[in-house]
Amino acid sequence: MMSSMGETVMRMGTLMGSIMFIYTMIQQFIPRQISDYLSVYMHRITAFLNPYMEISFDEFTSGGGEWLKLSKAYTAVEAYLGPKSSKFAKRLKARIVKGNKGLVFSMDDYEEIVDDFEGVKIWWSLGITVPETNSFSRYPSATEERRHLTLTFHQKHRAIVTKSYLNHVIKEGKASMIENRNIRLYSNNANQGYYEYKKTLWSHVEFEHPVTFDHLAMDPAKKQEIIDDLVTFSMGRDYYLKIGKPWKRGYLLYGPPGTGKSSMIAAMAKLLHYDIYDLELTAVRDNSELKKLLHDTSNKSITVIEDVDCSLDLTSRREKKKMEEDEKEVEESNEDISRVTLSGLLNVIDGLWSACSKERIFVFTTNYVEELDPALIRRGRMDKHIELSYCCFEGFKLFAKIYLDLESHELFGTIRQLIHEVNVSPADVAENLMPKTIKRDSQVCLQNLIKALEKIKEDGKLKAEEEEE
Ligand SMILES: Nc1ncnc2c1ncn2[C@@H]1O[C@H](COP(=O)(O)OP(=O)(O)OP(=O)(O)O)[C@@H](O)[C@H]1O
Ligand SMILES: [Mg+2]
Repeated sequence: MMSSMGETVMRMGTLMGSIMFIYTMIQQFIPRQISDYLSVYMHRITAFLNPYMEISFDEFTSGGGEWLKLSKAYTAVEAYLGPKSSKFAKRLKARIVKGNKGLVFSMDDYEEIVDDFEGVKIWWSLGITVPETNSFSRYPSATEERRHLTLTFHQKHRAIVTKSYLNHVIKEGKASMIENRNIRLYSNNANQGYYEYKKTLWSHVEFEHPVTFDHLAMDPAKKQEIIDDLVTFSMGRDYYLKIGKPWKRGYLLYGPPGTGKSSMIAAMAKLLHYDIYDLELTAVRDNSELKKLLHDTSNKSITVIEDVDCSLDLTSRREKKKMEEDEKEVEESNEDISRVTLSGLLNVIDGLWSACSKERIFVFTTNYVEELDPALIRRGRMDKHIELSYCCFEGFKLFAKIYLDLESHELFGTIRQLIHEVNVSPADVAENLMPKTIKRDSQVCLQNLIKALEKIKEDGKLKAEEEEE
């Protein structure tokens, strides 16, 4: 308490400082009832003479009845002060918080740090209130000690602190909380069977996929274009507001199996630090459940529908009449089958869900782009269409560098020639280049790839001959 009081004394000038100092000294020697009584008058005097104001954030707010819940504002302020505390505070607390990447630092009890905002000096201190009753409780309740963060500033800065500074603190704090916690992967089909009774719309796990854009083998210019597109989107809040469009963007990733569609989604999430919602449409009962699921996703997230052509009957292959017949049949024969319709999906993507959510990315993947209904993939819904294709020589060079630490080799020429002649997926190239022994012999790995490429070439020839016959 003394250190915080000492700082206050310094700020308040000599007269007030002396009064406070004397009061603090004598407070220790007088009975509690008298001290409490005097405190009331001391507060009145200091309020009159003190040009400084205080705003405090309590760690817990009322959660109904005796129970308390952690205050969101306090948590955001704590996150904002974290980096400043680790830089300037002399006494720090370090702890591991579930879902966070590393240790989380905060200032220790009764510690104080100074912040600067547009030339205005602001003091933050961490205090504790200890209620007098001592009844036993397992959870944070009204009877346990509670922390509060207090900011002190000169009253002439009242407007700037209450209007701009605090907004800045909360915004930065929330952003730092998101940045520091691990990305989550949500799924909607993990709550079936035994756990039915516990049903929640989404269940999540920590997302720990190691892939980034640096690992993706594709045309470098195309890769950069996608990265720029994503970053521009994530920084486009004001722009979307200006043009009057919901802040969302749809990406359609299409191409043969093993060309990196799922890997790219992981790389996107890591680049932007967004959570992923892996929406399994076949596990969604009907349009209204779909609506609930999408309403339950958070901002700054990527909602993914993989293999959208297989998920549902969303293709254009079928004529309208046949579709109607089939729907009727489905209704009659099987009540359990998913009855999400194309229009149901489009309605949620375009409708209210878009209007009340921010910074959302939608990704559809497919192996058969030509079979999708044009309504589903038109611009405005799927704004950017990205084709992921067979491995090119540039892609192979990236794999050789990552997997074998090779920038060049005498066998590269042969591989360049073969890779131009055959259609081989990056997944196949990667698998063939992976060392199969602990010794990691690069020569053997390259030869394995050459053998595999020659086999694909040979098989292609045979198939062509058979077709001719
Ligand atoms: N372009 C790529 N760059 C780097 N690695 C790739 C690429 N494409 C595929 N891979 C490798 O192949 C594996 C499978 O790739 P991925 O699951 O991303 O393919 P996909 O296009 O989603 O396939 P599918 O259409 O079958 O779902 C990945 O684990 C990755 O190691
Ligand atoms: Mg995939």
